[in-house]
Amino acid sequence: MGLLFSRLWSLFTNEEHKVIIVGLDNAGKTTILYQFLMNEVVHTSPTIGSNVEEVVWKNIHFLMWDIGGQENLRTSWNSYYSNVQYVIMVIDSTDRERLSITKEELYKMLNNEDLRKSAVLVYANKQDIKGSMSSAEISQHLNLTSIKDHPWHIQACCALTGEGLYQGLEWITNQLKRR
Ligand SMILES: Nc1nc2c(ncn2[C@@H]2O[C@H](COP(=O)(O)OP(=O)(O)OP(=O)(O)O)[C@@H](O)[C@H]2O)c(=O)[nH]1
Ligand SMILES: [Mg+2]
Repeated sequence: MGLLFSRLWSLFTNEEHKVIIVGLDNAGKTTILYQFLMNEVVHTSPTIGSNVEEVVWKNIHFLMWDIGGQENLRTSWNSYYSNVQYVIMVIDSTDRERLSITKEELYKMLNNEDLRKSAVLVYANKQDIKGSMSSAEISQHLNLTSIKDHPWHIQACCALTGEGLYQGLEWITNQLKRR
């Protein structure tokens, strides 16, 4: 199949793109997943294990895995890595104290061979809370510009209103067109 044709094929067929949503506990991952699925804020409790849902947006099918972020669950994130096209890393932008832990987790993931072909979208979530860090501040702390071997993007958002969430998906969609 020619390259152009195969790209069009994957865009216009129901091929599913695997996405994992990771980040520390309380970042807003589950809230984001269900915003995508239902355009609603659902009541959440800490995720033990994972939730998986098929999200269709602009006729593109995503299989989104929302993985629990509590400390004892982070070691099993890697069991979800096979065939992942997109990693969505969600950050609670008010959680200054734990940004260095997020950074450690991020670089650990990026070094994992199973994710070598994945692109990374970082959501700087909870922008509605006064005093939250901006996406530029988070980007600097995480040293995102040093990432050369994965396409990456950071998007400010608020999972409660949905603001910014679809701009992030738009970036993912544009990445798909480039593949
Ligand atoms: N103010 C505010 N609260 C948010 C936002 N997004 C999520 N929350 C709240 O943050 C809390 C945690 O959200 P969850 O979606 O359960 O967090 P999680 O990342 O799935 O957490 P784990 O499952 O433990 O890993 C909930 O009370 C949400 O309502 C946001 O953008 N703004
Ligand atoms: Mg959760």
